[in-house]
Amino acid sequence: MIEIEHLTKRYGDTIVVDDVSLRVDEGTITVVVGTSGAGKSTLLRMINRLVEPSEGRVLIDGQDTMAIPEDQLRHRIGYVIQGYGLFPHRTVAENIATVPRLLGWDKRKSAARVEELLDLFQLDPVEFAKKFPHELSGGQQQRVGVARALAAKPAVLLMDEPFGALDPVIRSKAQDDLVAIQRRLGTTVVLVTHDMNEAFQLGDRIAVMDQARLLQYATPAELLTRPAEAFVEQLVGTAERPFRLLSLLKVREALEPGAAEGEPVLVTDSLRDALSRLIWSGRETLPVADTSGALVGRVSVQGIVAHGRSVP
Ligand SMILES: Nc1ncnc2c1ncn2[C@@H]1O[C@H](COP(=O)(O)OP(=O)(O)OP(=O)(O)O)[C@@H](O)[C@H]1O
Repeated sequence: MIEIEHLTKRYGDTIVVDDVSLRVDEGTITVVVGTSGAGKSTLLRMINRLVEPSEGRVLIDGQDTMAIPEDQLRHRIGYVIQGYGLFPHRTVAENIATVPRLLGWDKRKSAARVEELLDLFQLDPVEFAKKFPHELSGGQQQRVGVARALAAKPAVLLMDEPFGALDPVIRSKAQDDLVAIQRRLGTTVVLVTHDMNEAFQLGDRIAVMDQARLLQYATPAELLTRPAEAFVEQLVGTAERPFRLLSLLKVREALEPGAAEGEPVLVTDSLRDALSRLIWSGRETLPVADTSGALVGRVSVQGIVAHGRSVP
């Protein structure tokens, strides 16, 4: 768990982070969004003390980060930046083993960890371990960057625009992979982005910043239905609201009894995907199957549309 308490950063007379407090629960993803210059990266860097706070403190699992030596702190907290910061003259395996080497892990343990991570990120160790960063695609470099940050099994992973350089298709896959890996490892993630779609796709909670202040810290659904200020409402995108809401809800939440014709949707699909399928197939209803393939009911256009309305 990360507890941020009254964090403030000043450069001269300019306040770039103004009295921000928030708590990130263990094993969750918090996304920090906001306009350019809002103070997002500065807030993130105060967590691992790449930037020293002017006021306030950060506790990680109850321990004040000021009480942890800086090098130890950085080894305990993974950090991924846009462009991934891979060492160009080191191989993929050497890049991933950076922190284990600094921590003095023996060669065999390091090599086993590198192989485990390459497998986890679907990069065949035989093919990729000895490659250099310039021999990889952008998506592969991104995965190596995250693998490197996770090498010493940090409980906390900080990510600053980690998908910014990827094209939309690879970006979406990389986001899905991150969530899958994060759920599996139970890592606590704080991720900075200016992309609202990314925030809604990844965030268990979203922190909205503007001009150094934290305007709202809430679940994606709360941000949509109860924006704290006009700025939050605007940032969330008024035209997008119903669709964002539907993408957060699952078919199981709009399940109706009865049968229907057509190719079934899954209980675990989002209502947005189900509506898309309904519109495209020209049907008013579609059957719903559970994950074992058994039919459990149906969904209707009318039922889904009702879920996209903000009125409870
Ligand atoms: N070392 C520094 N000295 C002076 N001002 C700084 C320093 N670092 C950041 N700033 C200023 O602090 C403000 C917040 O910067 P920060 O990088 O945290 O914003 P951000 O929300 O991450 O922006 P972006 O999305 O554009 O990266 C900016 O106005 C920036 O110019």
